Amino acid sequence: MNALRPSRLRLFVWVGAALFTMAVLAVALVLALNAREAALAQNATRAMRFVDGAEATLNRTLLAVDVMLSSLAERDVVPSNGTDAPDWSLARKRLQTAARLNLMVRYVALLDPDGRVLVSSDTPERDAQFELPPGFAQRVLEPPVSTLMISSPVVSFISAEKVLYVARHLRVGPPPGRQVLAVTELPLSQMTAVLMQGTDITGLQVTLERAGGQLLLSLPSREDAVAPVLSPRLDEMLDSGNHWQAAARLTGEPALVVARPILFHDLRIAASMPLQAALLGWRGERNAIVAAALGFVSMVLVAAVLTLRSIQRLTEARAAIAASKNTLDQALESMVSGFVLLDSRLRLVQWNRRFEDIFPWLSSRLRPWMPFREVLEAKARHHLPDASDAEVERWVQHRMSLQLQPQGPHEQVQPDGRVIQITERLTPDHGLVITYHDVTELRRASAEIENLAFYDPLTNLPNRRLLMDRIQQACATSARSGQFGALLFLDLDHFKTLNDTLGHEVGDMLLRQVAQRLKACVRREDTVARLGGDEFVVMLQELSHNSEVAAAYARRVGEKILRKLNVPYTLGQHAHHSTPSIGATLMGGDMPADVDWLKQADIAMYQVKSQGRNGLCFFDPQMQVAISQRAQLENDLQVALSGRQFVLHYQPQWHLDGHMVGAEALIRWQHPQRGLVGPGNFIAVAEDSELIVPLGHWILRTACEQLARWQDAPATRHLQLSVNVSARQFRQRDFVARVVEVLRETGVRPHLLKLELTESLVLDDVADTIAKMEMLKTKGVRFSVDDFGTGYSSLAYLTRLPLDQLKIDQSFIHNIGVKHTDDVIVQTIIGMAQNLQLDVLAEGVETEAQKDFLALHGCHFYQGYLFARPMPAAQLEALLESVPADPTA
Ligand SMILES: Nc1nc2c(ncn2[C@@H]2O[C@@H]3COP(=O)(O)O[C@H]4[C@@H](O)[C@H](n5cnc6c(=O)[nH]c(N)nc65)O[C@@H]4COP(=O)(O)O[C@H]3[C@H]2O)c(=O)[nH]1
Repeated sequence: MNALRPSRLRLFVWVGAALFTMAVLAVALVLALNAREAALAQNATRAMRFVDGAEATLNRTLLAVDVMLSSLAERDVVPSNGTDAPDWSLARKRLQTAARLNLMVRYVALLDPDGRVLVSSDTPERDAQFELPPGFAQRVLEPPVSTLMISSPVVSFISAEKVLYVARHLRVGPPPGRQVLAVTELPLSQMTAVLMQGTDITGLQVTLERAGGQLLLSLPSREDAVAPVLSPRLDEMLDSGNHWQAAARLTGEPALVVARPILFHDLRIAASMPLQAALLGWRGERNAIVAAALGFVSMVLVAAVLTLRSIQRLTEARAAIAASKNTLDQALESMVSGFVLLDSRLRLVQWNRRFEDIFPWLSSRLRPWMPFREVLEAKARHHLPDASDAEVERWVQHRMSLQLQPQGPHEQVQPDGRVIQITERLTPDHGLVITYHDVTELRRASAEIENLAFYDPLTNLPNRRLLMDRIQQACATSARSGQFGALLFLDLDHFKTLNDTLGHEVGDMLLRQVAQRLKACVRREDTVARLGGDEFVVMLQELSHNSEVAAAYARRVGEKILRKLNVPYTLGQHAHHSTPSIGATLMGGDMPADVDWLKQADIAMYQVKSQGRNGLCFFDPQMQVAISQRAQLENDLQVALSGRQFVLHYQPQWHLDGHMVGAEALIRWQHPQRGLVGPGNFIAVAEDSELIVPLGHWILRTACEQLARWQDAPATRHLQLSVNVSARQFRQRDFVARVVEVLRETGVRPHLLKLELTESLVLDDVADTIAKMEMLKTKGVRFSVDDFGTGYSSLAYLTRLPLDQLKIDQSFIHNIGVKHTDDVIVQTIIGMAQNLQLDVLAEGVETEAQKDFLALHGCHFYQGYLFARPMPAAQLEALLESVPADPTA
């Protein structure tokens, strides 16, 4: 835009205002000067008119006086009295008559050449006092031709006022030809009145002067001298025109001066109009012009200031617009989305760099005001390189129609695979804003997230969440179609052992291969999912409307899976044989919708496990009842623990010589309805759940409290107390700390406490077991292995454990004398204990024969119904009184 810069604009305004001001002032000056000239000219004219009038009046007046004086000779003013002597009396009368005939004349006299009065219109007495100004008589007589002469102003001896004497010399007899001076007196006041002719021109100075500058008469009158001489002389100026500017004749100030010589010798009349007075009226006019000019100038200046302010505001507004445009441009440029603005005619108004980045092949073609249709055509050619013109046109038309009716964000896949999300929005002025957002990464990420959320990363099979979703969908479909489906729940037998022995990497290999084989066993529309660990689920859909047919089909698939998964695997360097346990259940069809199919399959799978693994089993509703009861039991145990419903009974342990060496603490549940419930009914359930941890802790604390009481009583102070420890309880990280804490709090001597661990517990994590046993051993706590002989006990680990006692499992004791192999096992265990220098205690001794066999082979400690059943502590204490005391106590 070629807009003037604000500074230039301001300069223009100032220069314009200055020029206009100067023009106004110039015009005002010209007008004022013209008015001044006009005022001067007008005043000059007035002065001239005045002078013309005054000249004529003066001429007339003096002419009348002159005529009157001249006529004195002709009228024989001095008659002879007959004797050739002048009749002065008659002459006086005649002079009085002449004086009366002229208004200006107050006194007429005839004087001899020496200036003495011969006769006058006044009295002889006054005549005697009459005196002409010195030299005046000579001047009157001097010219050869009689001429009217005017004296300098003098004070009249008659009237005592200033007067002029006007005289002419005459020849009047008798004697004939006698030379006399006819003199008359003209009062200046009257002369002045005659001169002014009633005019009153403000400031006008009127002078009657001689050619030499002597002032005869002035208005206003000058009192400084009788006849001052004015300078310069008027004659010096008269040649240069009618009027001129010069010093006023009286005051000397600048003035318009008009002068005329009058008819009578040597006299000049002048009118001086001081410029001050002449320009009095003009000044008002000038002031008006100046005021008008200043008014104009002020208006111009105000207009200029207002214009400048507008320019300032405009500049600021432009700056603000430029700033916001700049900000907008920056915002547009920093947008992560491409941006295009179209006007109401769908022409390209603006676009940002990101738009070009997204469509680089477009950037060289883009130009402002380009019809957007051309952009679309270019895009069409890029998207459909082999398309005909008609196809391109169709594509463009489709896009145009989409754009004119924005429907919200939509996506466009680019030929290079990028996904661009396009959003159109109408602008208030019917234009269009289109944004282009590259969502390729977003889509990829969300696909990945979806994959992570719904697929197992190891096998890429659907995970539990997706499986649950598919089960739901399958049930809905099945409810409509009435067809049965089936769920197969799979678990790999002894997978944990593989993981522990060969490592997780090998375990993962197996899981991946199992996944492959499972997929190979089912149709495409069926689902194979991994729930986690070694658990897989196969969902078979739309098997049949008949449940038996569907079950047969599911069984066939299950057996196929069994066969396939039984084929040996190659896991890296290792050849491995794995077997699955498969639980199956029918789903959908006419069965209720709220069934937990997965749980049913899981229960069936456990049934397989309990039946020896590597098999297939269909869900049995009876089993579900058992499981529900078990869940209920778990709940009841929880209540029992918090409700203090558990008690400890103690079963004595004996020495061969018949004295009681200790006891084993055995838990009982004092059930509010069922009475005393043995641990066989609940301990396994507690061990399967976390409940065994708080329960075990309660047992340990209660047993130690009892032990503390016994150790303080002389009769029982020798008794050792065995306490069963469950695997989950022993594996607790703080197990050792808790035992130590209980010992400290109850004050029990540690060597009286014997913790019974099962063989399987010890074997599960030998290193951890040894570490924990060692720690407690240092405190004095003793250890016994319960149920010895049932597991895989070997000398190798037995030698590493800090043990004190082996307990021969009662199943072997029970078979003494019945099963020869068990006799041998019992003997072996006793021998092993002796070799390791461990005590050996036989559990479940019920008969004398059993006791004798044990005693014969070196087992000297017994526990069993032969001696006593488990009983409350008080009962045991009572029993103790009836048996031999410990000889070592
Ligand atoms: N038939 C027969 N049985 C005899 C004879 N002498 C003792 N018994 C029983 O044999 C079991 C010995 O305990 P166990 O092997 O540790 O086996 C225990 C033990 O594994 C568990 N248990 C009991 N109390 C506790 C406990 O406080 N904590 C833990 N973790 N387990 C316990 O429950 C199992 C069963 O305990 P009980 O029912 O009290 O059964 C006891 C005892 O009453 C006999 O001559 N004949």
